[in-house]
Amino acid sequence: MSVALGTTRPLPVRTTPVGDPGDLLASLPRSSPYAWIRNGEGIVGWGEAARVAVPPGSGRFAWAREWLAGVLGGAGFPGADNGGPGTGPVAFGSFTFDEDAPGSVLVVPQAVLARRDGRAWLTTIGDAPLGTVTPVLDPGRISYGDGSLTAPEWEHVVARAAARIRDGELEKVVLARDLVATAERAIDVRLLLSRLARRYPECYTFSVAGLVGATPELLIRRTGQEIESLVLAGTTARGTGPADDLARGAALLASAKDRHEHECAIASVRTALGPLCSSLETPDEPELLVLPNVQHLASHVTGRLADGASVLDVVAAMHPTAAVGGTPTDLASKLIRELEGMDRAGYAGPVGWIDANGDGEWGIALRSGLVRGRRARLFAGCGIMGDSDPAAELAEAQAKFRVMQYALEG
Ligand SMILES: C=C(O[C@H]1C=CC=C(C(=O)O)[C@@H]1O)C(=O)O
Repeated sequence: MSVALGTTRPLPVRTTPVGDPGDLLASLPRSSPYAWIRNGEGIVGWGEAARVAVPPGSGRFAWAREWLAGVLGGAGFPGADNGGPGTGPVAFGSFTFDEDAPGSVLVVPQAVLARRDGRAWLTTIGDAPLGTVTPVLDPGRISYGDGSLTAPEWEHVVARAAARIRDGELEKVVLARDLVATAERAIDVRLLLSRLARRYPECYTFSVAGLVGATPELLIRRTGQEIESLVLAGTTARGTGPADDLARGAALLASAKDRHEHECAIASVRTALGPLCSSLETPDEPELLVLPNVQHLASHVTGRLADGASVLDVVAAMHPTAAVGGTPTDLASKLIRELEGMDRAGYAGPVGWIDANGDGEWGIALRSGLVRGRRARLFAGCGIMGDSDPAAELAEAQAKFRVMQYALEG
């Protein structure tokens, strides 16, 4: 197999089975590490055989599809036989939350190391030597400053949004804020990845072009015709001990506000996936997902695609779900632009990977930060309903920030 990569001569692609590579993250060189890891399995990549900035606009996913079809073999996605999801050439991607914002990117790494179900493989593109792995560096002391809004300003914005919802303008909106972390020395993304993967094994630890995080929310996994999604919305804190934990979990399951917030998210996923699927299963009741920092209402959605839509086509149909946008989508997006006062960049956008067969896994980039040198912009948001309490939403956002603060500080 070969990839076009815009060169006159296609580059050879080789996928070879390898023995157990151990910790996948330990193979990453310092510069441009790509990762998508959960419970020790997944794929990591390094080097850049091809990279493209996806132009902003409503056609960005279609544009990305065309680019990928040209680069990953040109035959289009359906039917390309490459030995299972994630074998052959793979592209990692991150799309901005706002379709009109610049910053969406697709990268085909020069090398990809992967493990699934106890099977491991290495894919290389071209004949350039693989990078050497240098020791992981500590960034030193971390200090934090407000991003676009201070905490009281953000609480005020939450109160205004809740009032607009009570006035009947919309049903739900997700509002986020940012914090700016500054380290003494340049931040080594690999250190963040290894801390995140260790502490949040159930989440998807990811790294794409400086966007790093551990998201619990699987937007979509496509394996042939089969798709699955983990929809999250509705949050409570962890308890002070097992009994308090159980009580808080039970209260979350019984909370009308959180159930409504969750139902909005499920409804948006059903609306997006329905037309693409020959069958679609959504549970009647959410369950609890208990993470080290928070507990969520969670619904595992499964389905079967009716035709040959690639995972990116499905992403295009789903983004933004009401777990990160709101209901109705267009009014919520407008209110986010009006009230948040910041560019979300890749936060709450789709992040993940796709192979030449159109299979892949994409998450919603939550519990994440954008790392540039010594600085990282951290993001956290909350679903706002008419009866939201600003102080409680601020506390929830702070609990969500803890994921990346832990990654930075250990
Ligand atoms: C928007 C975020 O979380 C979403 C996902 C799970 C629970 C959420 C909530 O309860 O508000 C949010 O919808 C975030 O982590 O920044």
